[in-house]
Amino acid sequence: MTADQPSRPAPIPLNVVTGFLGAGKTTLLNRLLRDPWMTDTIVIINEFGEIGLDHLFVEKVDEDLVLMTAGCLCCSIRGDLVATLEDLLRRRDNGRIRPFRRVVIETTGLADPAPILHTILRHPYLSMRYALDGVVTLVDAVNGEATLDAHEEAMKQAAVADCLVLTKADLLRGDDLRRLERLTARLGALNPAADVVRADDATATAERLLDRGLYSPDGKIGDVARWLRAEVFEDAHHHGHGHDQHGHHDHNHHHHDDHGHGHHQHDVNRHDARIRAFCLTSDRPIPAPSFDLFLDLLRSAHGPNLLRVKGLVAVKEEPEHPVVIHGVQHIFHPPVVLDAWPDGDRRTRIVFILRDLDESFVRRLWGAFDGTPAVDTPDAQALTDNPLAIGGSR
Ligand SMILES: Nc1nc2c(ncn2[C@@H]2O[C@H](COP(=O)(O)OP(=O)(O)OP(=O)(O)O)[C@@H](O)[C@H]2O)c(=O)[nH]1
Repeated sequence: MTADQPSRPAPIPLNVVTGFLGAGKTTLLNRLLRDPWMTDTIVIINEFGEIGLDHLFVEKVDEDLVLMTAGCLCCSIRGDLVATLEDLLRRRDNGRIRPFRRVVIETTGLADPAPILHTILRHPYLSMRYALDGVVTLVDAVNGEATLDAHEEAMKQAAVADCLVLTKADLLRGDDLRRLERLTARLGALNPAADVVRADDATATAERLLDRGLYSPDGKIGDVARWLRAEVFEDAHHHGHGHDQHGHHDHNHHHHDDHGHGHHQHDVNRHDARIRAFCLTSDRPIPAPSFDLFLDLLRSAHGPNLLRVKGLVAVKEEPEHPVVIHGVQHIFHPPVVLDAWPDGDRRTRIVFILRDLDESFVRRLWGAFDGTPAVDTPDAQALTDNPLAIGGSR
């Protein structure tokens, strides 16, 4: 029997490296590839332009490099990305290539990273064999601000990142260095949970950029707390502990726009103003079916606006085993159940990066599902707006 059911191989960590045209992706990867930590890492490079022949798009450049040369990874050859990732697994399983320990996909500069992430998260087989470990987004310190202003794709690239790498900061001198400060502040407001590092910083190692803590190469769940970085939101709120756990009365939600996240500390443009990042925290374990409904409703009604969602959820049925959730828009990785909580903090923490969607909406929706009685609060009206709150507060 066991021969028919071999134990499932550990998932292989996978990173997506993105960044606008000319941000320095190839330069950075070339440097990272010299790091011994990158041994047995396969890099899939998507080069824009050449039209590949059907099954001939994979070109082995050397042992560890796979070059995809058929158009833009984000749209036209998504099927080919699947084929490439499958082909790599086949060769690995057959022993035709060394058992690589990590895969890095470099996207073209114009790509919206979401469809690429979807391809990996959604595919029934690939999502079992590969585990999305982190998205690295490069932002050019010289042109970064202008690029963010002009291109929504660039904004999305920054918003989905687990790690933001500032390139070309070495070109800035004197007063221009203030640009770097502005850009850093802006990225911090857009995506507070991301680790921000200069490409020329000695600490910008392959390990820091790529091993974001969710999966280690041996297939174990890594440092989930580091992956989530939920604590940065607590600091940002200055509300101290317990600011929204109790009863979700959310007495302060009217004030979020006034002093949350530092959105008003600098000139925001329209793209920035549309994006909100926050962490939903709850110390009350949620019943699993309620959590499923909460996520389903969010995904089906607001999928395109969930730029990134990642979290650690305390489920009522199994409070000792937190569930890791991880999604990009409406597509979520199959949930992973941990053996134990990563540390003493057993609260549900979900980091949301939303576009055109109110933080208060998500909080009220959560409140409607986590069993917290929320009638006779100012949110009662909001609950009646929720189609699932049957007869809610009347
Ligand atoms: N001074 C400086 N130049 C850099 C840095 N990173 C990249 N460059 C230069 O910027 C240019 C573009 O870098 P690439 O690595 O080709 O950028 P890319 O993101 O791969 O570009 P595309 O694939 O066209 O999107 C090259 O001339 C690099 O030498 C950096 O940190 N400092």
